Amino acid sequence: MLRIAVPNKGMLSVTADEMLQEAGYRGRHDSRELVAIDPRNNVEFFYLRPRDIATYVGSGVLDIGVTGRDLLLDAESEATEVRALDFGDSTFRFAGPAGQFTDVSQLQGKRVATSYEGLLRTWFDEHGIDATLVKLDGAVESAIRLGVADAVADVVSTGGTLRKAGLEVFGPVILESTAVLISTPEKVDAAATLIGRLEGVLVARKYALMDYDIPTDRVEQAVAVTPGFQSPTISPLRDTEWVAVRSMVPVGDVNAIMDELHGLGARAIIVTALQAARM
Ligand SMILES: Nc1ncnc2c1ncn2[C@@H]1O[C@H](COP(=O)(O)OP(=O)(O)OP(=O)(O)O)[C@@H](O)[C@H]1O
Ligand SMILES: O=P(O)(O)OC[C@H]1O[C@H](OP(=O)(O)OP(=O)(O)O)[C@H](O)[C@@H]1O
Ligand SMILES: [Mg+2]
Repeated sequence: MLRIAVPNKGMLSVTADEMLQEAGYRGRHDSRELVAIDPRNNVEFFYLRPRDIATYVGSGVLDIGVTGRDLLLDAESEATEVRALDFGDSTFRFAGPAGQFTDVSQLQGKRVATSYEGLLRTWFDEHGIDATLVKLDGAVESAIRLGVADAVADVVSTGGTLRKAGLEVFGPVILESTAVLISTPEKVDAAATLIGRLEGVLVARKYALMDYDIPTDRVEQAVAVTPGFQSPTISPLRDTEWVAVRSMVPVGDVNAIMDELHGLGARAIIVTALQAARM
């Protein structure tokens, strides 16, 4: 039975569970459920703190899991990234009181608060900066006001939390993070079905199916706009001066593509959402 680690709470938990359900797995019915068996798919789900998932997967007791790239690197585990999952995007940044720091070299000898001690220690070592790390569990933005640190290194998404705390980012982006599927080389092959299904979910979330009719003499121009994955389907119509085209298009570009196709003479353009996909 495949053993899968899923975040039990936090920013990644809802979307991770939704994606697994879209991939045909049972998911959990109650947020207090910590273990769930899905006998139909022969898998067992363990709902764990996102921060602990790399430890479990890296040790080999669980086969595959969903966590954040930042948490994976912070854990310094044997697990590695299988693929990004297109949600839970954030950056990991330095921040300090507005106007105080302009460059990371100014952190030499200073106290920097973070919940990502492993990740930050490695970064400081690689960049030759000797700073004191102050390890906190969360709400790191308050550490400066409360006097336990001079600067912070934390997850930034909209920047709203930093702004409200009177802080601003400085220095380079330490890490671009996103939700990732992680495993170990020994376990990844056993998870091939799960990985393939989740890849299908990503495609179904990102693409839509577009159908349209186009005059035969303009079909080449039209398929250049909708090249699809492999190659668009072109079907004959009863009126031989027209053909029907079917192709996958990125969801975010649907309206711009319809404008362009209409300009080329396409008609009866329709877009259908994908329920599921397997590439
Ligand atoms: N505001 C955010 N926007 C996007 N991703 C975020 C945000 N906050 C955290 N994350 C990402 O979500 C993952 C888990 O963080 P999360 O905040 O859920 O865990 P935590 O800080 O350990 O727990 P909690 O905040 O519930 O105490 C990390 O990979 C992190 O980068
Ligand atoms: O840039 P923003 O959109 O404001 O998001 C960033 C904030 O979100 C996370 O906080 P979370 O709610 O997870 O609390 P925590 O700090 O206690 O982990 C993160 O630690 C930042 O504080
Ligand atoms: Mg958090």
